[in-house]
Amino acid sequence: MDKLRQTIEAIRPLDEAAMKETERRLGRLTKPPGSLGRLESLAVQLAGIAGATVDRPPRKAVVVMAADHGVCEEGVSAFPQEVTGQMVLNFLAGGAAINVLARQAGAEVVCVDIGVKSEVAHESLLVRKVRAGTANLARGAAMTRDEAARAVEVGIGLAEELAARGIGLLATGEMGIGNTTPSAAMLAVFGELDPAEAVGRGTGLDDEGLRRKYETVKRAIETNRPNRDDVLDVIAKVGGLEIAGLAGLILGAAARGVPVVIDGFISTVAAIAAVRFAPIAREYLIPSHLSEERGHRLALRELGLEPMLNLEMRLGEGTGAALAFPVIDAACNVLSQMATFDSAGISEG
Ligand SMILES: Cc1cc2ncn([C@H]3O[C@H](COP(=O)(O)O)[C@@H](O)[C@H]3O)c2cc1C
Ligand SMILES: O=C(O)c1cccnc1
Repeated sequence: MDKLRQTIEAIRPLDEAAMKETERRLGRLTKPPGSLGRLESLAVQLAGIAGATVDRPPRKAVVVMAADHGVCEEGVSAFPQEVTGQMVLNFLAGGAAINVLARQAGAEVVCVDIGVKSEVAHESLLVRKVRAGTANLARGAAMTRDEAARAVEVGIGLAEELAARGIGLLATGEMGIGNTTPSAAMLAVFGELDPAEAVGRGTGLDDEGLRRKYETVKRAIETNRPNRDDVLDVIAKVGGLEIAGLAGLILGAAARGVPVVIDGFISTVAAIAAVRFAPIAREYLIPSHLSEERGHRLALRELGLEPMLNLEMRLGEGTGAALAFPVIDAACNVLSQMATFDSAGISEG
């Protein structure tokens, strides 16, 4: 708990002077003012986070946190629970969608077992298991408050390790069959929404499955009565281990001055939890894409973030975030590679 408190206290507002300097540099480049749109606001945000203009693409990593969910026994996913562990091996073998997209963007994939039910053994897997999957949140708390805090601290620790290794840009990824259910429950609680607005088809539930999932989320909230003003209470009662871990990753990154690209629905709910812990952490977030999962738009709205891409994806793993990496690299490269009005001898308006 001390680590969590210290991390929250270490998060600083963005550096105004660095942002002004980057705005000034952007204004000298051979283009009408503001014409590079979101690339310009990204460049300014990156400068505010780093405390200096960022004109070289940073080293990047996607952190895929994997965990299982006891709520799967309610029939809330189109896939069986054992797929979580099986997909972890697929990530480690380099065969999942996130491996392809991260490779293409020059990013590494860091795979973390924070709560997979089975034992997965692989030399490249980071095993930080807080417990072997959550309990069924429709019947009681998903985990204890202490386990929730430990899972958040696993994420903080990882962000610290990666920042120390020279990673300058992180992306959130997750794998956990059933995890759109706790995500929907957390969103409904934090956003004071009717669960129907937060529950979607996930991996592809049919209408009957969707109704069951809605009833499950409703029952989870009624049974557990989470206190929306107490973030750890919400995570412990209706959350998940990988969601908690990602909230911690965001806090740890913000405390170390590292920006974080947010993937789809589950990741955005983790970001809401992080921002409830530490409102300034929001300034360190870079939204990526709009997922097809019902609830993602509302989750982004809760954070006041506008996605960059809409590719009608609904996968998770960090795939949407990895696709935003080249856009972020572009924001850095224009600063170092474009000519200025002076250097190119171009008349200003
Ligand atoms: C093969 C496979 C690969 C995945 N990669 C991400 N997810 C995504 O689907 C799951 C969430 O959906 P639900 O709540 O409906 O289970 C998470 O594991 C998420 O990362 C996958 C799902 C499957 C089946
Ligand atoms: O948006 C996501 O992250 C998502 C949506 C559906 C299933 N898995 C993940």
